Amino acid sequence: MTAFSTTSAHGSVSQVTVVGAGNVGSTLAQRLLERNLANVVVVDIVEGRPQGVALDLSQAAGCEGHNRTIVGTNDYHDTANSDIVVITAGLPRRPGMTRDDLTQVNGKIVIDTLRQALAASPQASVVVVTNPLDVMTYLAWKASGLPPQRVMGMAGVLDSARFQTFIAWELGVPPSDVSAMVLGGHGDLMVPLPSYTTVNGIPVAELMPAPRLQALIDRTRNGGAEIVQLLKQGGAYYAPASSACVMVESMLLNQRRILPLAAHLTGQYGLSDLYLGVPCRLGQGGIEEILELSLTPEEQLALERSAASVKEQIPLALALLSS
Ligand SMILES: NC(=O)c1ccc[n+]([C@@H]2O[C@H](COP(=O)([O-])OP(=O)(O)OC[C@H]3O[C@@H](n4cnc5c(N)ncnc54)[C@H](O)[C@@H]3O)[C@@H](O)[C@H]2O)c1
Ligand SMILES: O=C(O)C[C@H](O)C(=O)O
Repeated sequence: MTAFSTTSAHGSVSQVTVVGAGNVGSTLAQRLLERNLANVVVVDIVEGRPQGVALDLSQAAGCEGHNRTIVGTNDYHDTANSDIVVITAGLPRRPGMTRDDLTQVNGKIVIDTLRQALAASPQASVVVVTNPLDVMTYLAWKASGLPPQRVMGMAGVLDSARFQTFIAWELGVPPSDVSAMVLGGHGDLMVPLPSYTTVNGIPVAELMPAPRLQALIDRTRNGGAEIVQLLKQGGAYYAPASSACVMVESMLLNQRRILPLAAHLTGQYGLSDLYLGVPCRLGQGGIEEILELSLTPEEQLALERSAASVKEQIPLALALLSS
C-alpha cells in the first residue's frame, strides 16, 4: 500500500467527485481509492447505481488495504467541497459510430452535470472524459465560467499509452521503457509523434522499419474503435480510467508532470479558440504551462488538420448552451 497521504488546500483528505458511475467512472473511483489518493464521491442519474458501486468498492477496502472512503449518490449536495471533478457521464459510442456522433446527447449531459457539480464545489478543477472529448471540454469550459487552467480534457495520456503499448509489443520491451507522445484531437486525426517517442532515449524510428512504425501509428489512431468493435457494447474503460487517474494524481500530489491533455489554446501552435491535446505541466492549480514543441512541417500540418476537425463541431456544441 502507498504510504503517502493527499490533503486538500483546506487541510483535510482530498476529495474527488466522479460524475458518472458507469464503466469509466467506477473504474476511476477504484483506481483513486486503491492508490490511496483521495476520498471519492460518485454521482449518477440512475438511482442505485452509484450507491451500489460505492458499497461494493467500500467492501474491497480491507482486502486492498486502503483507508479512503467512497460515497455513492444521486444528489450533488453530497459532492460538496471536492478538489477535483471528473466528468465521465454520457453515452459511449457503439460500433460504426464516430465520437462526434455523441455531440448533441453528451453535450446536454456535460452542461447539466458540470453546473451541478461546480455549484457544490466551486473551487474544483475539472477533468472531462466524456466524448467527443475536445469539444466536450471546450463546452465544459464555456459552461463553467472557470479560468481555462482549471478545465482540461483526458485523451492524450490514453492515446500515448496505447502508442507506448503497441511499440513495447513490437520491440519486446517493457512498456515502461517506452516514452510516447500523441498530440491533437481525440479522433481519427490524432497526431502520434514518432519524433518525440523514444525507448530509453533511443528514437523509435531507429528501432523499426518505417512501415512497421506507420502500422503502429494507424493502430493508435484506431485504438478506441478497435475496443468498441471487440466489446460490442460500450468502449474502453480500464486504460481510460488509469489515464484520468494519472492526471488527477499529478494535481493532487502537485507532481507537476508534463502530460499531453486537452487544453485551451490561445495561439500556441498557431491555433486558438479551441481545446486540443498538447503537452502541459499539470500541478495543484491545474494547467501551469502549455509547452510548444518544435514540429516538422508535416507534423504541424497534421495538428492543424486535427484542430480543424475539432473546430467543425464547436458551433453544434455551443448551440446547446442557449437551448
Ligand atoms: N476521453 C477518453 O479518452 C474516453 C475514454 C473512454 C470513454 N470515454 C467516454 O466517456 C463516457 C463514459 O463512458 P463509459 O464507458 O463509462 O459509459 P457508461 O455507459 O458505462 O457510463 C456512463 C454513465 O453516465 C451516466 N449518466 C448518463 N447521463 C447522466 C446524467 N445526466 N447525470 C449523471 N450521470 C449520467 C450513466 O447512467 C452511466 O452510468 C463516454 O462518452 C465515452 O465515450 C472517453
Ligand atoms: O473510442 C471510444 O469511443 C472511447 C474512447 O474515446 C477511447 O478512445 O477508448
